[in-house]
Amino acid sequence: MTTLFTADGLTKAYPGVVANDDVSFSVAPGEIHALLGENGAGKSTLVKTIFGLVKPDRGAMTLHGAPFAPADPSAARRAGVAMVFQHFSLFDALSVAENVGLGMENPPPLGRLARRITEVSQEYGLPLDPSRRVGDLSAGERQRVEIVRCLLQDPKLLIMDEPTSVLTPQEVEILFRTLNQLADEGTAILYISHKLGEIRALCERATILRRGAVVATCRPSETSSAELAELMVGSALSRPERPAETAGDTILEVRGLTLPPASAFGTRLQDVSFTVGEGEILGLGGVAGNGQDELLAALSGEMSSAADAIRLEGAGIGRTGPRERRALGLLTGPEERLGHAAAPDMSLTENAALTGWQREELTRNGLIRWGRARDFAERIIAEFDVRTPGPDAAARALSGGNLQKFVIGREILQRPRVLVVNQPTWGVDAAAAAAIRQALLDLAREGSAVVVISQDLDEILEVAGRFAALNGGRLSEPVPADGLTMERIGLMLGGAHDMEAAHAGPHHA
Ligand SMILES: Nc1ncnc2c1ncn2[C@@H]1O[C@H](COP(=O)(O)OP(=O)(O)OP(=O)(O)O)[C@@H](O)[C@H]1O
Repeated sequence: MTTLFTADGLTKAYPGVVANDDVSFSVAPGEIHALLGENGAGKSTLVKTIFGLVKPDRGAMTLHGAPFAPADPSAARRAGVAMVFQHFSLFDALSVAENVGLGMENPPPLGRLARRITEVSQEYGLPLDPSRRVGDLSAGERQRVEIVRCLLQDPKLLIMDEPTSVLTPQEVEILFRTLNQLADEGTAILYISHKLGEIRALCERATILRRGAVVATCRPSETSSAELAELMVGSALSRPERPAETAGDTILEVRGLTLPPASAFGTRLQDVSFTVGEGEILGLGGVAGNGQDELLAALSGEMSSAADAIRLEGAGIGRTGPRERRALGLLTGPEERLGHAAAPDMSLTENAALTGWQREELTRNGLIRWGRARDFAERIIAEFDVRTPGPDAAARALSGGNLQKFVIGREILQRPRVLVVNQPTWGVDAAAAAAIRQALLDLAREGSAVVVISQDLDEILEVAGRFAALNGGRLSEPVPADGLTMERIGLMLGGAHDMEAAHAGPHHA
């Protein structure tokens, strides 16, 4: 087998943790190679090393048989390595072509660049109009901007970090066709994902990391999802149990909620109505950008509405502020963990106090009781298996999935009357996702009302008793989740979000 890239003994330590421990593996030209591992296993550190963002403490890499030690991403790009990140770095107010140009080493003049974008997007089946404003694009289209930007540099090794978490099933299909085409042409792809089904369908080989070290290499198509998960965690997985659910008295009632968009590129909520009862989990599905952020802001109190549009145990709270809503027992966990749910530079103790100070009685005379706050943070870390050296670690030092466990655990441990979460297991590995879903089920079993907003339909069907779909700021009538087929859900989501719909953008639906 010819080899395009090798890593030999890569080691990188951070305070209290060895993120990459003597990692060796190789990638052949045209190979789609998966990097698998639990949250914090070291996948991002490894690909950041390859992309010149992290300097290894020890070890070496080769590309095309020559030593490869990129000083920074631009050196990596010049050598033929490109990377599509989990979070996009695009400017909403600029056009597709302008955004692509900004990320290139030597961009051609705008007109020529626009023509190249059209050519490449046609060649690889990634429909994209170079003159559109990025702010008007769906998540899938934004990702295409990033991919086309990479392709214009003619990469030999393309790194993708959880590329499908923001995509509709149809968009995933398009992406996979593109990746297979690239592989056929000889481009190697390094693919990070927690979605084992996708990895089994797409990837030829997988390197599995556990606690920073390579524990196995396998052919995913010949390995079951259960076996893969077991290799990742070192033990068998348990599936959450959904008890037969009987909704008790209504706790949260939303009636005719209409709200303007949260931002220039947001979605107007139109006449949204639903109820959630004691002990019930309501699942709200839909592609991101269809009013999820606005609904969460309306429920958290960040946006105020007509007083009676939102009722908590009978009382109209539409005009009540966020702090008072928390005191009343309505807690929310937004989607964006770094920046919105957690302050990146603050420690976990400080982040625990940020939303927990009232209900966990973490203040006295207006001052934080740091001992108690630290205990609370430690309890979250222990009960939600957050992998971190301790509560003094800064939020930004945690791997994405571990921070997600922390911010969800922080709300669940406050015993909410109503918990509303958006994308609760985004970027979380299979074992941790199962644990978070189980914790949501347990919370409902103890009598809380829970609203789970998610793009992951499997997740919703696993936890929710009833299901409704958000589309263009409108919510469908909630129906029992039992017996719902994917086809039926597709129809509820406003018909297939096929290419046409994706192209028009969900904001204009
Ligand atoms: N800048 C940093 N400072 C301190 N520790 C870090 C830093 N970056 C990563 N780590 C630690 O290194 C370990 C590996 O993290 P990494 O982000 O590579 O994991 P991952 O496999 O990509 O996880 P996930 O699936 O959650 O994204 C984790 O324990 C993490 O907390």
